[in-house]
Amino acid sequence: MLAVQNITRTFNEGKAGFRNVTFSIEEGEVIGILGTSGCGKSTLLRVLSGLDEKYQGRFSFAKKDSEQTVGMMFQEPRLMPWLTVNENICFGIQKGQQLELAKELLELVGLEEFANHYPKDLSGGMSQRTAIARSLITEPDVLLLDEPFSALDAFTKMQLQDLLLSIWKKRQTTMILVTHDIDEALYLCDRIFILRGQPGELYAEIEVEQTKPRSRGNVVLAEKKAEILNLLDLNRNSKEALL
Ligand SMILES: Nc1ncnc2c1ncn2[C@@H]1O[C@H](COP(=O)(O)OP(=O)(O)OP(=O)(O)O)[C@@H](O)[C@H]1O
Repeated sequence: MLAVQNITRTFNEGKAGFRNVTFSIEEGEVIGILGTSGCGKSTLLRVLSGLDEKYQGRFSFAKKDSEQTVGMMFQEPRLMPWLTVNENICFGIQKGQQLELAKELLELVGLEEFANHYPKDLSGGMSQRTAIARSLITEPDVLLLDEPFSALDAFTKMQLQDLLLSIWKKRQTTMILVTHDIDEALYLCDRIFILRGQPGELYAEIEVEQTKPRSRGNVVLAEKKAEILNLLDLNRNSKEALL
């Protein structure tokens, strides 16, 4: 559903961003993008979202651009404080439109009782639930998630990962998830792209074939985690690293 061909986005005379990235993804896939800080993960999502048009190369969706809808979610919920939860979710769509969907999404994210509350009344997790519902109100063909849970405590994070999984099960939404959290990527993703360098390049691709839901930290995932740590040069388990 998305083909990315040799795209490059660099700043400051080529010092950073990402370069020569090529991949394609199928409808319904959940793709993880992992890489150390500054390798261009967020820049890549911005390009794919259409927010940044100063790139070289090409990418195309299977649907025509005019028909394509892309949802985006960030690390912070970016809610409007003067709007209720329901109004935040419906912001950007016409009044009266998709009221049924808004109700369904409120239920999906478990916030029916908070529909008329304001963001100041919400916990961090509830705010991100609202942001998830808002990102789905346009029924996007692809949902781009930029470290959506990294500001949350460990337990809330796991609950929201499960929520994302249940959304994927119900709607088969194609997702691209940028994360620093290897366990999160292994728990949620079908394939994980590893970016390395500055500007970042696509260095490796890890396939996670286990059916979802997976049990966190199972042996297969633990082995894949070690492989990813090695690919990122972060595995300090070797003798040399201990010297
Ligand atoms: N608008 C911009 N102008 C100049 N440089 C930029 C711009 N946006 C990003 N960069 C640079 O591009 C590089 C990649 O940034 P980006 O935020 O995409 O990395 P990242 O992998 O998402 O990092 P992190 O994991 O820390 O969020 C960084 O060195 C950053 O300073």
